[in-house]
Amino acid sequence: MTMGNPCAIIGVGQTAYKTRRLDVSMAGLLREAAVRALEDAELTWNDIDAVVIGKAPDLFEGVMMPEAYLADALGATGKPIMRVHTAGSVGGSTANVAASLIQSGVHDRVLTLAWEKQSESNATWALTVNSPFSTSLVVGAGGYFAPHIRAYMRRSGAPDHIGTLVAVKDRQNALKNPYAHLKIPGISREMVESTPMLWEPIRYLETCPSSDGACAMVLASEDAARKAPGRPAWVHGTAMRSEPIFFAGRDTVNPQGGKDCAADVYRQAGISDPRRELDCAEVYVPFSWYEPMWLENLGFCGEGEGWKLTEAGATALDGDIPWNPSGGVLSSNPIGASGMIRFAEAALQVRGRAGDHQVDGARRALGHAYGGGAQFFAMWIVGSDKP
Ligand SMILES: CC(=O)SCCNC(=O)CCNC(=O)[C@H](O)C(C)(C)COP(=O)(O)OP(=O)(O)OC[C@H]1O[C@@H](n2cnc3c(N)ncnc32)[C@H](O)[C@@H]1OP(=O)(O)O
Repeated sequence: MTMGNPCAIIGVGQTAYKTRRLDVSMAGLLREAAVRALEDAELTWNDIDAVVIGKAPDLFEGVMMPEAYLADALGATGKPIMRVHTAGSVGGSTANVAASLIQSGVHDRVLTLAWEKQSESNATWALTVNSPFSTSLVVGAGGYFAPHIRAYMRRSGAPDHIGTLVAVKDRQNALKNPYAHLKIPGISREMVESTPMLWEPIRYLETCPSSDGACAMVLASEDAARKAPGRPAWVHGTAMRSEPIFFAGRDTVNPQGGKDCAADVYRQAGISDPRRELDCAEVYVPFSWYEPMWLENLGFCGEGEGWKLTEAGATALDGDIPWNPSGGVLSSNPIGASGMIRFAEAALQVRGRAGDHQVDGARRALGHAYGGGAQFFAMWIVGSDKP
């Protein structure tokens, strides 16, 4: 894939992430994020050429095809609106599709938005029952991913406490993020280790919560970015890959789709050593053990070495390659929005707008999302300089 015209992120809007946003309807939740993104860009609905939205499967909320009635709430009446769908990675894929509308020269300003209002229903239940003609995921996403984590531990020889370290680090970061769902003062290894085992080896405090929330961005052409009030983030590369959930020889611990996606986005951004050349990363880690697993899949280290980076503190806010300074998916997981939050947080970092969880001097950052049975991948690299 080639990059096309330059694309900038000129506005970011997030809602607070919470267990239940009973104060707003689904439309109200979306509008909150969209209006904040427009305010950040000092624009109104009239300035937007098209809207690209995404959310995870409708069964997660029990609301079918919500896009059919949301055009009004999103200021999209009379404008093109499209929905993207790639399971949990959808927030990332949605941003990439929106970026492609700028890069191709079709539009100048695109509003992109992703959300989940899990309190409308119960996504863990939705991922537990057998749909007709499909294999059961056992008990929620945790039930599906736990055996892959066990396989990783066996293959890499990682000691048991690595997952605990990630859980503590990400929740400590979340204390610095005003939007984060889980705020656990005094979070410690002892606290994590004392919580019940949900899906062995995943403990209660090693899993993400179920959140309501939405995230929006305004993407702009070079011309439109020049007129924007603040410092933009520039897209240096976008990539997506998919693979079937089952095939002979599939490596569920270190999926080929993720490796290929990373290689593609690094090539576009001219990156050969991500640990050295990136300043921080927002990576989709819903269960703590996915940090060392994705460190390897994304080429930040060799196979079997990811847990050593985590253990050495390399991914901490003051480490050499901070991962999830915002607190990540472990601290807030409105599933459909979570990929876009990663992408938006990467953009905030290189705009110098990440507040208390800002990584000093961040100039290049990775946003990452995965979904389905670790079979859909979406990534972007953003930077403070125009590529
Ligand atoms: C690609 C992907 O995204 S894969 C991941 C998909 N998502 C998941 O698998 C979700 C996993 N999490 C869950 O299923 C649930 O949150 C569980 C099982 C951990 C907890 O279930 P419940 O106790 O029913 O949680 P419920 O949502 O009702 O929240 C109850 C309280 O516990 C808190 N809570 C929920 N999960 C967690 C957690 N993992 N750690 C700490 N606190 C939590 C909530 O914030 C809430 O507190 P509040 O009332 O002060 O807001």
